[in-house]
Amino acid sequence: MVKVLVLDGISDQGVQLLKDAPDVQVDIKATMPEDVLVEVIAEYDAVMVRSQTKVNARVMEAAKNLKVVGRAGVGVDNIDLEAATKRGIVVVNAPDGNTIATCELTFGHILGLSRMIPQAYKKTVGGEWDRKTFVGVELRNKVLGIIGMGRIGSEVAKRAKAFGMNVIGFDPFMTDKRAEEIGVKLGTVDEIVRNADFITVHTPLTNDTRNIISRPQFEVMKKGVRIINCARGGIIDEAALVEAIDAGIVAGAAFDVFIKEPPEADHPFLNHPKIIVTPHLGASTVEAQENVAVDVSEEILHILRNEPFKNAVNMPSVPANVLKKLQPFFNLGEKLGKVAGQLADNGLHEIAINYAGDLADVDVNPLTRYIVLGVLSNHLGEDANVINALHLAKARDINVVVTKTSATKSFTNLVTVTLKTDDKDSVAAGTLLAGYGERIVQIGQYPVDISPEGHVLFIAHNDKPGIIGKVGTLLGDTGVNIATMQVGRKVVGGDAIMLLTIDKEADDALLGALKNLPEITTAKAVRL
Ligand SMILES: NC(=O)c1ccc[n+]([C@@H]2O[C@H](COP(=O)([O-])OP(=O)(O)OC[C@H]3O[C@@H](n4cnc5c(N)ncnc54)[C@H](O)[C@@H]3O)[C@@H](O)[C@H]2O)c1
Ligand SMILES: O=C(O)CC[C@@H](O)C(=O)O
Repeated sequence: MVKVLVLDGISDQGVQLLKDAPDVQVDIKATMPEDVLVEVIAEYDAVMVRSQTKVNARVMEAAKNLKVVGRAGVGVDNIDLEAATKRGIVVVNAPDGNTIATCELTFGHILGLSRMIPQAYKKTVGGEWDRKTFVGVELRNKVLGIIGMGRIGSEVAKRAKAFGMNVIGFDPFMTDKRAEEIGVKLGTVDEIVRNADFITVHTPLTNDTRNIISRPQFEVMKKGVRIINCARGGIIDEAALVEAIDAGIVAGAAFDVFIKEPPEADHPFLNHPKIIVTPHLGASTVEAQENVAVDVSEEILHILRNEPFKNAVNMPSVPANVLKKLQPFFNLGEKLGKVAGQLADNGLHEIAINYAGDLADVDVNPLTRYIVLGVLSNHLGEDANVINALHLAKARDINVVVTKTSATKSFTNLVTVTLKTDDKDSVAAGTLLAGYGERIVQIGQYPVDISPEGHVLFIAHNDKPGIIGKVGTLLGDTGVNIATMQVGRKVVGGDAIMLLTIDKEADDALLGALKNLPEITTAKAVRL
């Protein structure tokens, strides 16, 4: 039975999937102070949060059994990704579920601003019938500037077109083709701030986007421009905005998000007649909350059940078709890493991986993680997993170098793992053979053909008559049955290897006895 903690008032219906799972115990709490969370988190395998709970390094440190943090929403600024990655905890989010909700709130704010609806409401319910103050502007033929043309920005653009607006968008990843499809003219931030009547931002808060609109941008804006932020506090400089409104440059602003949430009672936005505020409600619709909770619940179940998942934030996301192609290689990759790792000397400084044939045109990052995990797991055991494998390698100054070749000598696909150590290289190569499954086809410089399972005994020796018999006798005397045996050599009488699959693990006594044979230079039990 695995335990999942659900916090922050996440939709009950959304987590039904978890509640219905026979192998899951779900504990639902509205909120939890950090000290309490730190006390109880060790019991849980997964935790699901919205934006309120901070899953910080202190929480991660106490989370001895945590495998996954699910963020029921897009932004993961309340989760310490570095701490999660170091501890091998997967962080998943729900990137699509609240796109429409946030887009619609943005449009609500655009309309609220253009007609001063909240201000008019306030006066009317206060008993004043004021029809002079609230003369607004139409959206038709106005220029909307959108900074950040991802999911939400693109949806806002589509709706703006329906209102007859002209849209200029800026996003480093937006192609001309995509911009044309949604009827957006691409421009720079400078072009947007100089030409737009309304400016809305839909980027994450990063070093590049912090204060992307600040004093220098306000100074060159059209008089009467209106500003909207339903993305993250800090993308627009709050103090500079108030100055620009008071200087008569900006006609009004609508903010759903703040640098500090909730803002202090004396925050200048809260009593400003030209600023509309909402308390981070972008994702607050019944539909969005259900969507994100369902999406994250599915991902949590996949991860806890060791099934493929797609929305990991601290691991590259892989399209389903690529995952389908790669997944059959994961086990082989990990085994190749284990074999090469166990046959390597100390002083590992590079893991070189070559993908050949079918794998050459695929994004192989997830498979690389399995291989590196296989190498590291020999020494790090359960502390290593696919999430932290690359991080653990980097922290140990081990370079991971990936190359690709389209052709293979005789296989449709081939993965070759070469571990470079202070002494000599350790090489293991494998393939996935249609109809035969996983095969290891090279150890060191020798071609072999074994299925990577069970107990493997690796012996390096001098190619002398009688050595095979001696090994067979030793194993027989200690009650170890040989399932398969392969011998490889480059030249008669030179260095050679024996690779045996055996029915039980070779113990230290047997390995010692093998090493005592004068022809044998190495005898190692390889655990797969
Ligand atoms: N108010 C809310 O409740 C609420 C709800 C959902 C999302 N959000 C926030 O909205 C933002 C956008 O969400 P999304 O789902 O559209 O994300 P997204 O990842 O689909 O889009 C973000 C876009 O920003 C672009 N971008 C990054 N840096 C940029 C830069 N320097 N200049 C211009 N563009 C840049 C990216 O290329 C990307 O296309 C996120 O910060 C998210 O947290 C807020
Ligand atoms: O959970 C929320 O309400 C915030 C959602 C939003 O900011 C997000 O990034 O998805």
